Amino acid sequence: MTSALLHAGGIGVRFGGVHALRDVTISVRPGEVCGLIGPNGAGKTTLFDVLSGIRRPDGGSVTFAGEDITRRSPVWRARHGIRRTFQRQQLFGQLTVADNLVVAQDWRSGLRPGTRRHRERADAVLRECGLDALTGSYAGALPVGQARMVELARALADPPRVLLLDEPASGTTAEERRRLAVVVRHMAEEENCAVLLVEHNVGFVMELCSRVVVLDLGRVLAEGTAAEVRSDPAVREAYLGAAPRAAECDGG
Ligand SMILES: Nc1ncnc2c1ncn2[C@@H]1O[C@H](COP(=O)(O)OP(=O)(O)OP(=O)(O)O)[C@@H](O)[C@H]1O
Repeated sequence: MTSALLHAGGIGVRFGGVHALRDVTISVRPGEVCGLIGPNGAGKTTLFDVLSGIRRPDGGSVTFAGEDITRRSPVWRARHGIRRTFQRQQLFGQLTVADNLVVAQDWRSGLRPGTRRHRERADAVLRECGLDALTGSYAGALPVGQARMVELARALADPPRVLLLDEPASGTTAEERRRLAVVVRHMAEEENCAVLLVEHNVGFVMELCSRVVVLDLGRVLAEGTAAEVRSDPAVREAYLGAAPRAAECDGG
């Protein structure tokens, strides 16, 4: 089996007395789409913040291709191919869709802005994502589903090695989800990208992901294939069909 490209071991994050993450270990390998699910407040976004370098963990470490990157900045990680989308989308609303992709490449490469290569690559990625009709539209004017696809396209604008997708299917239509699944699968299977995907649409996760990790109250509750996770009684009780709960608090 291929070894992990991105690995987080023993991660702990506290917000005052709230343990958002407690001794969480998770890995993602090149070529796989791994799902990360769990109730509201389980710690999924906090874990993404740790993996993308936005938040330094209180305990544990993150390695990328065998190198300890726990103290590396988000900029370093993005430039080395660790890309992320956000639950609350973060497009440059006053730029066109194409320019969103060009700017991302300019910034990550450090080359002269707007090079022809970056424009051509932007056009190709937008075509691949089924967004060619939106090239000249202003990103801020797009409906949620299209904006999510553009955010994904921007993460792909120069080839990623790891994709961290935070609720990419939220607010999308069935057709957009179908396209999203095709693009994500292509990135994993053809481009050998390691994909970790947070999503509340469990049907989408179960269909797309070869492996699923379940977080609950800041801990890994279960891990396995979609079928294994779906039939796990603890997962059923904590998440599948259960009401949201608050994260564990030590009263401190
Ligand atoms: N900046 C913060 N300050 C204080 N508490 C926080 C902060 N960010 C997250 N938390 C708390 O940490 C816990 C984990 O939150 P997180 O957003 O990571 O969960 P999540 O699984 O992503 O939830 P959701 O599915 O609703 O997005 C929650 O109890 C949350 O209230």
